[in-house]
Amino acid sequence: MSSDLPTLRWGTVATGLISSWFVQDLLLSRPNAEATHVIRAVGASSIDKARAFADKYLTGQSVSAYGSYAHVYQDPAVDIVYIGTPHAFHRQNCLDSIAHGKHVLCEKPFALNAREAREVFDAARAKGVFVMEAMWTRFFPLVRTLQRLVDIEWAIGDVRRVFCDFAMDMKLASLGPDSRLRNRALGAGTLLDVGIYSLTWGLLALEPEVGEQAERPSIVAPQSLSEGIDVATCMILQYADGRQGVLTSAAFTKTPAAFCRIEGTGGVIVVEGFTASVPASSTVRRPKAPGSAEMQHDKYEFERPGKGFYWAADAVAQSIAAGKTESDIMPWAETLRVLEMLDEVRRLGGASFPQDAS
Ligand SMILES: NC(=O)C1=CN([C@@H]2O[C@H](COP(=O)(O)OP(=O)(O)OC[C@H]3O[C@@H](n4cnc5c(N)ncnc54)[C@H](OP(=O)(O)O)[C@@H]3O)[C@@H](O)[C@H]2O)C=CC1
Ligand SMILES: O=C1OC[C@@H](O)[C@H](O)[C@H]1O
Repeated sequence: MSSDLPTLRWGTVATGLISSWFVQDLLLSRPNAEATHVIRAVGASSIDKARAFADKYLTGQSVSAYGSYAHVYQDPAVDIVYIGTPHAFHRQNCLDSIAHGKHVLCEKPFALNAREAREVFDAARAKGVFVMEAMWTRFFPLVRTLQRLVDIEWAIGDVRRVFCDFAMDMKLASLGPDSRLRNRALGAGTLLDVGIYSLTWGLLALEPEVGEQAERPSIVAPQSLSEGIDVATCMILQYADGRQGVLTSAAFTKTPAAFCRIEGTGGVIVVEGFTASVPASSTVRRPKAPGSAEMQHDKYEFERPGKGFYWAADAVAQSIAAGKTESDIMPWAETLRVLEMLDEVRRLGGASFPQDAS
């Protein structure tokens, strides 16, 4: 590992599933790392939970375990706070981190709605700290390669249609009322939990730009609601020139491995993986030569030790080392664009959160 690599000192807020995946990935020894990550603090709702997390996942780290999130924000040994709480707490956890001058990597969805996200970005702008939504899939080498193939090499011609689905059997009936997957006040519903990935794939494949430079397609969006949360959502993005994205999520079935199909005027790309958040391979199918009936199939796969959260974390470290407050790959305006679309989908489909009204 080169000593030129930037080092980030992380503090994590919450000790749930995603926090455990994230820290394990960060501490993996891996080839081609573009940053060094150390975990200096873990905060939980109780000291016992924080200690148990540190004992289980952070052996060998010089880490402080705290029975509150506030201690993580206050810890001078922490450069950046990773937020792994349910969606409904992201806004406040971000604001608290920023108020203490910490950089922030916050889990997806960045907030419950665009209004909350704007408030956080305003605070970050005023404080001059780096903030990013942890939409980790965008940082996978597989995704970066697909973007090059589609947008620069024009491997399948003009992209006209994209289909993507993220459905998983959440077994909602078996979950308690306080589960983040079931409780409306915590941000429950498939759209913000997994539909956000389907939307992300649609945007990545249909448009070369992000944020302010990107387009604003119109949206049609039916949702199936149960106990006030969406258990299935279908979003159709309609672009002025006829391009369409058909992007779906559901809580009662499982998407097959081939979760995304990108159709162009000169070929088709199929992306496979366990879920749309974790692409494992993609196959580009196109004529061997222009006009030829003979097809070529090129498969793309990348080594992925662990789960792949380190690609986003490395990019964060590189951005901070370069003095940036935003990521070029997932800038604030892209998080806002996505949340504005999710807001519109919910307006059309009927899912709402109590916080929308405040
Ligand atoms: N990028 C990805 O692939 C994934 C991202 N996520 C995102 O991460 C976030 C957390 O999801 P996940 O880890 O699955 O959730 P968990 O329920 O496993 O953990 C959430 C943690 O948040 C803390 N928390 C604080 N207040 C509450 C509350 N009122 N109810 C429940 N938990 C609370 C708890 O930590 P403590 O008691 O330690 O303080 C809890 O352990 C979500 O926003 C989700 O979208 C989730 C899974 C995968
Ligand atoms: O981001 C996510 O991806 C994987 C899912 O299991 C999880 O519920 C979701 O939050």
